[in-house]
Amino acid sequence: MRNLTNLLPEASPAWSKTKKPPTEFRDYTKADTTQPTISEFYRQNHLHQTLDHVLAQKAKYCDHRTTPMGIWQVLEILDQFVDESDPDTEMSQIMHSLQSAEAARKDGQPRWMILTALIHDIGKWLAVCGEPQWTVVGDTFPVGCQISPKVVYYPFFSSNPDTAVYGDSKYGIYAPHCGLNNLHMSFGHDEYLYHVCKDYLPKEALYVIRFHSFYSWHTGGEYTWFMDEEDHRMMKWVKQFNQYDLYSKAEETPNVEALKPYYLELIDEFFPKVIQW
Ligand SMILES: O[C@H]1[C@H](O)[C@@H](O)[C@H](O)[C@@H](O)[C@H]1O
Ligand SMILES: [Fe+2]
Ligand SMILES: [Fe+2]
Repeated sequence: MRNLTNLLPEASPAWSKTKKPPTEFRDYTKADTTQPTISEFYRQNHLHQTLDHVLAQKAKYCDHRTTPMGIWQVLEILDQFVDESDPDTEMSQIMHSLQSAEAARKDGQPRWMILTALIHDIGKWLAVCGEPQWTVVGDTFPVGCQISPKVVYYPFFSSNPDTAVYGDSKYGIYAPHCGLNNLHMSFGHDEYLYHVCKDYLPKEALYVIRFHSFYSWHTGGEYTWFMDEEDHRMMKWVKQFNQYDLYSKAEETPNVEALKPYYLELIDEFFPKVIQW
């Protein structure tokens, strides 16, 4: 007889005492009636994220970074920031960071994964630099090729100028199985933070950071035609991480001062005191 426990949704990790059932997360249909700012966010995101925009943002923020700051310092700045694309949390980003990290820690994950959970969203510092939220947060997708209908708010892409250029081309400017690291993803906190952390973290951590918002791929099962062997090996880490990122949003509010000493030590294990942003 088949072992039924294997069929339980991955979405109920052992650590979660969450009051909210997994099916109630990422409910954009409900958000349309209760949080109309979310569809407005994606209208702008899908309108403006073109290949040209992505290349310009990468040149501006990824190649030359000249603001020295420590990791904890950025977390504290993000105490002021609330992500307007997210239907599941209205907490500030330092709370979301600590909730994700604590979930990974309670699950006995390796230290690199706990650290990744702590920092994965701190590229949202770009919004504090004055960037509009549509190029900082939200789900990501590759530009320069056809968009999968499984990307959230897909109909809004009809207004994107790239749809006329790449809308009929499954591969667009890419070769089949070129590897996700060779795609230009819509620009936001994932791509930016990947560049900030490139020299300090193991490749699994960097991969999680770079693709954690690519839901149509890691959860929707799309864009497999761009995956190479390395992507197949790495995908399991993104899926594990996603449980901590998403479902911890219903957990208790963390006590920042009580948790700070543990996390300062963890940050010191991987990062110098100050890095370039
Ligand atoms: O609204 C959220 C939020 O912006 C997250 O940081 C991002 O990783 C998710 O993909 C997105 O759905
Ligand atoms: Fe994120
Ligand atoms: Fe997150």
